Amino acid sequence: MKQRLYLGIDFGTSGARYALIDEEGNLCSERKRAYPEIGNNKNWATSWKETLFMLLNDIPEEYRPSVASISIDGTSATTLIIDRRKGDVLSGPFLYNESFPNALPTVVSIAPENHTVCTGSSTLCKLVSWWELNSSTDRESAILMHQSDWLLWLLHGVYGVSDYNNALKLGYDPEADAYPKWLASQPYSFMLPSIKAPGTPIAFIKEDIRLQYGFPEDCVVCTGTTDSIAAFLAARASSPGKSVTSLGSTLAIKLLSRVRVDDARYGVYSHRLDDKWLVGGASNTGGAVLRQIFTDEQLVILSGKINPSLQSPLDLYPLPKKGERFPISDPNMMPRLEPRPESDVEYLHGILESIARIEAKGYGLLKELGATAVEEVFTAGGGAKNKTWRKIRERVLGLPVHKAEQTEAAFGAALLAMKAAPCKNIMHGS
Ligand SMILES: Nc1ncnc2c1ncn2[C@@H]1O[C@H](COP(=O)(O)OP(=O)(O)O)[C@@H](O)[C@H]1O
Ligand SMILES: O=C(CO)[C@H](O)[C@H](O)COP(=O)(O)O
Repeated sequence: MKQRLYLGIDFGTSGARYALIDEEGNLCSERKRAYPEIGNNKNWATSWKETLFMLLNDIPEEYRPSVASISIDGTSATTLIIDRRKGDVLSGPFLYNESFPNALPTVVSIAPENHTVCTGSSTLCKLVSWWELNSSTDRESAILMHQSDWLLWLLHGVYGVSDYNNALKLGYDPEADAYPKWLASQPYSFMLPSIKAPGTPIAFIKEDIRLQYGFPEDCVVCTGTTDSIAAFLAARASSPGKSVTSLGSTLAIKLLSRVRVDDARYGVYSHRLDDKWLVGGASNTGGAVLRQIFTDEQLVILSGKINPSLQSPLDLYPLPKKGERFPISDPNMMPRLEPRPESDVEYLHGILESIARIEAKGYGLLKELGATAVEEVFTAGGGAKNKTWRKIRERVLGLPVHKAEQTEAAFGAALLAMKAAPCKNIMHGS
C-alpha cells in the first residue's frame, strides 16, 4: 500500500514551519524558517511567498511523491486585496493586529451590536477601509483573500475560496454557514470569498509546482484555518472545558465550549469546530514583547533562576506597541513595562507573571460571559517550552497547565490536510 503523507504549513507572526505526518499522525519531517527581512520594496507578501517555496524545497525529496494533501494556517484577519484578473496584490497585506478605526463607524452602522467585526482590527474593517479609500475601477476585479487563502491559492490557482474560521472576522456566520444579509447586501459583497469548512479539498496542486517539487498527480490542496485554531487541533484537546493557550508572538486563548459566546466589547468571539465552539480571543501580549527585551537564550537562562512559587510584586501590562485586542479591546492602550528592576531575573519574572494575569483575566471573562468553565489548559507556541512560566501560570490560573504533546500549529494544519485527503471527487485543475 503506497504510503500517504499529509503536509501542514503554519504561517505565524515571526516565521513559518511545516509538519509532515503519516496516516497514524506520526511526525515524519518538520522545519522552521524565519521570514526574510522586509523593506527595500520587499513586503510581507513577497516574504511569505519566498518562505512557502523554501519550505517546500526543505521537504526531503524521498517524501514528496507521498504527499497526498496540503493545508496552510495563517494569522487571523491578516488580509490582502487581490486582482482576480492577474493575481496581483492590489493592496495589503494588512496584518492581524493592524487597526483601521476610520472604517469602524461604517462597520458598526451595518453590523449587529457588539458583533465580532465591530473592532478596528477586524477583516471587515480592513475591507471597508480599502473600499472607501479606493473608488478606482480596479475595485471591480478585486477580491479579498486572507493570508492562508492567498498562500494556498499560490498552490492551487482557484480564486475566491476561504474557510469559516478565517472568515469569522470578515462577518461570516459559521452557525448559519452563510454571510448574513447585512453583509451580503453591501456593494463590495462581490469581493467576499466562498466559504468551505477547514480541511475541505479545493483543487489538485498546480501542475507546474507539482512537477517542480515532485508531488504526486493526486496531491490535493485544501482549505486552511487560523494559527491559533491549528494549534488547538494540534493539542488534540477534545472535550468541553479543555483549552489551549497559544504562547506565540501573541497570546491566543481557545476554550472548547458547549455554548457560543461573542462580545466585541472585550474582543471575545467563538470559532466553530464541527458541532462545538472554540470561545476565546487574542491578546497582543506574548512572545513579541519578550523578544523586544530578551533573546531566546536569555529567556532560558533567566527563567531557570526564577522561583515560580513566589509572586512577583511587579504589575505590568506587556505589549509590543500601542493597542490591545483581548481581554481589553482598546486600540489606544499603551504598554506598561515600567518600573524595570535592576535584576533581569526579577524583571522577567514580573513580565511572565503579568502575562499570566492577562491570561487569567481572559479565562475569567469567558466564564462571566457564559462559556463552559475551563478545567485544564494545554500550551502551544514558542512559550510552551518554558517550564517556569507553566508553573507561574498554574499558580496564577489555579488550574492544571500542561505543555501540549504537539505545540506547533503546523501539526494541526497537517491534521486538516489528512481530513481532506480521502475525498478525490474534484475535477483536475478546477
Ligand atoms: N524559553 C522561552 N520562554 C518564553 N517564550 C519563549 C521562549 N522561547 C521562545 N519564546 C517566545 O516564543 C515566540 C515565538 O513563538 P512562535 O510560536 O514561533 O510564535 P509565532 O508563530 O506567533 O511567530 C517568541 O516571541 C519568543 O519570545
Ligand atoms: O494573534 C494572532 C496571530 O498569532 C491571531 O489573531 C490569532 O490567530 C488569533 O485569532 P483567531 O482567534 O481568529 O485564531
